[in-house]
Amino acid sequence: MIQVEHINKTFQVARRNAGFMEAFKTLFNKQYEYIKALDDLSFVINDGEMVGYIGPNGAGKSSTIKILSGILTPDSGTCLINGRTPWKNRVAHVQDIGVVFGQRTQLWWDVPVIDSFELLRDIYKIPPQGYKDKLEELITLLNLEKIIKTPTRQLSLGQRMRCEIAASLLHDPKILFLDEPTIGLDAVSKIAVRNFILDMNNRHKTTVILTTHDMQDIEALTKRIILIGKGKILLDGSLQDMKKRFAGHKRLLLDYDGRDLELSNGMVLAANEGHSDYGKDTSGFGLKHSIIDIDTDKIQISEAIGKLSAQVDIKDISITEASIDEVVVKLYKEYEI
Ligand SMILES: Nc1ncnc2c1ncn2[C@@H]1O[C@H](COP(=O)(O)OP(=O)(O)OP(=O)(O)O)[C@@H](O)[C@H]1O
Repeated sequence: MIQVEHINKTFQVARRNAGFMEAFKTLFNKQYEYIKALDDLSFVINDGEMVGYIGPNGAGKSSTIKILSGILTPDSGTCLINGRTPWKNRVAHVQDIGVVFGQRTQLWWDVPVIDSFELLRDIYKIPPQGYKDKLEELITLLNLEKIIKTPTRQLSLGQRMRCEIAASLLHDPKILFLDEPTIGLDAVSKIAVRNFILDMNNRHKTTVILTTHDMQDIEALTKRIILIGKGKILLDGSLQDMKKRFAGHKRLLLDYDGRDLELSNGMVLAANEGHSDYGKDTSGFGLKHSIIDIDTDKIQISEAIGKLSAQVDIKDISITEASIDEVVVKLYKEYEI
């Protein structure tokens, strides 16, 4: 279990203006600014849960993961993971956690992947039989047979990511921190990585904390979301509830001919969201195109279509729901982060 209570972390950063003279001046008169990266952070994550930890750039996600993995000490607050304080019991703690950073590697660049695995086996003091069994399982599930003898630097990004995930799981950790695990991967590799994580959580009840800007990862893997912004937890709840909050909105994509549209209460043009083709003839056949957001708390979708078709001759219409990306954009807007 992960229990985080009232964690605070402020970074002190030296400040200076550009230019040589300014650099010289700071030798005698250092000025600092203070960045509050984490502000009274509290949450609990139960064993076997998969949680999406999301927020915009600079929100405090990496700082949290660093504290949870024991490489950063907070200024105040407590954190207990399986009864241990990560930054105080680092050696014992790392046996319980695996970490995958999509943008960094934990594999040695110039040696075959299997050599990196064997080094990790020695670092984590994995017993020979345990290592053999785990390696076999990971080779099969992640399809590593053909690449395990290749040096890391010769692997494609997708191949490397599968090896990174295997490396983080060799010592059979109870908790896995995944930081952007599918960044830069093609669609096939993304799906393979997601399926593996789901399967691993099912088999071993591994707790997974997923930090990502890829909302398809979140949708595929997690039921619970923790939203962080400016160092504070803004929301902690189910993805389903979050989607429901915005489910009162639907979007109509409309091709029509004839006059300009007059919109009723509950109908808003989505033209201000970058849809510059509103009301224009995009077909070259005299058809106009509009994107209209419908607030279904104010007007039923059938009533909205009825009102529109009374004004113009509708040639094509489709109705879409807010995507997970749109939900997150709305959340960020709502919390002004
Ligand atoms: N070592 C550091 N020294 C100074 N400031 C830092 C340090 N690490 C993080 N910060 C600052 O703390 C804040 C939170 O950063 P953090 O890296 O935790 O955000 P993040 O949510 O992971 O962002 P991203 O999505 O861009 O990775 C930012 O304002 C960042 O500039």
